Amino acid sequence: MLILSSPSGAGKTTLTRMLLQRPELDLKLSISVTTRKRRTSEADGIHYHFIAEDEFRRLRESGDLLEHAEVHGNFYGTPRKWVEERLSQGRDVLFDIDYQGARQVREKAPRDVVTIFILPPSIRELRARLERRAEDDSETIEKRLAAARHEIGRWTDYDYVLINDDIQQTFDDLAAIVRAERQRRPRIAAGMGEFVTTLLAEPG
Ligand SMILES: Nc1nc2c(ncn2[C@@H]2O[C@H](COP(=O)(O)OP(=O)(O)O)[C@@H](O)[C@H]2O)c(=O)[nH]1
Ligand SMILES: Nc1ncnc2c1ncn2[C@@H]1O[C@H](COP(=O)(O)OP(=O)(O)O)[C@@H](O)[C@H]1O
Repeated sequence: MLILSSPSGAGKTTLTRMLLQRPELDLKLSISVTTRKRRTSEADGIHYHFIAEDEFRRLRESGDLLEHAEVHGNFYGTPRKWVEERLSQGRDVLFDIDYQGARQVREKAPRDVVTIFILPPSIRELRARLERRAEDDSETIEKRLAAARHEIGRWTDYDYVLINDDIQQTFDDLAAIVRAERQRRPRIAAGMGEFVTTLLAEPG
């Protein structure tokens, strides 16, 4: 499980999209449920499953969510079943969730999680990105900027921290992390053990 978090506007949706566009990375995104209003650029079932609050409560209470949190006054959660099915096929899953969700997933599966925090190069640039994205009204932007200061403080919870100044550089670093994490010995021990046995059985 690869978790990407950042304050709103730092670039995690853009980076997520770039990761998903690389077939060799073979990542699939966990699509969250949310009670937030859909943005004009968003499609139901692709960016989120947009649901009503009573439906969210039902999912939460029936244990159908792997993790959930309230962020900026809206509810978000990760449908458990889809993630478990994909993991049981030995595949990796990408999550765009906040620090509260990252903590819950880490507590449930500490050895199976890699967490990455994306920082903006400055608060000024963060504001500029939120304004350029032009998806939120000014009150929402102010709310997100106020929350950003608190969210940024959680950077020490994460395995990796990237400053998203140049998008291509950040993406290259992110892809390098994915590749390196996949070569960690505990993750490849089974297949590699077999390879090493064959290697050592070779003559000369
Ligand atoms: N815990 C948790 N956080 C989520 C989930 N889905 C999205 N988020 C986080 O909620 C915050 C707001 O997301 P969103 O409304 O899409 O706004 P954006 O970050 O400005 O694109 C971000 O920090 C997301 O990472 C989820 O399923 N669980
Ligand atoms: N490195 C970058 N340089 C300039 N603009 C960026 C960069 N990364 C993202 N953006 C832009 O900033 C805005 C917010 O990015 P987005 O990916 O939606 O952030 P988040 O998902 O973290 O809220 C978008 O308009 C995006 O195109």
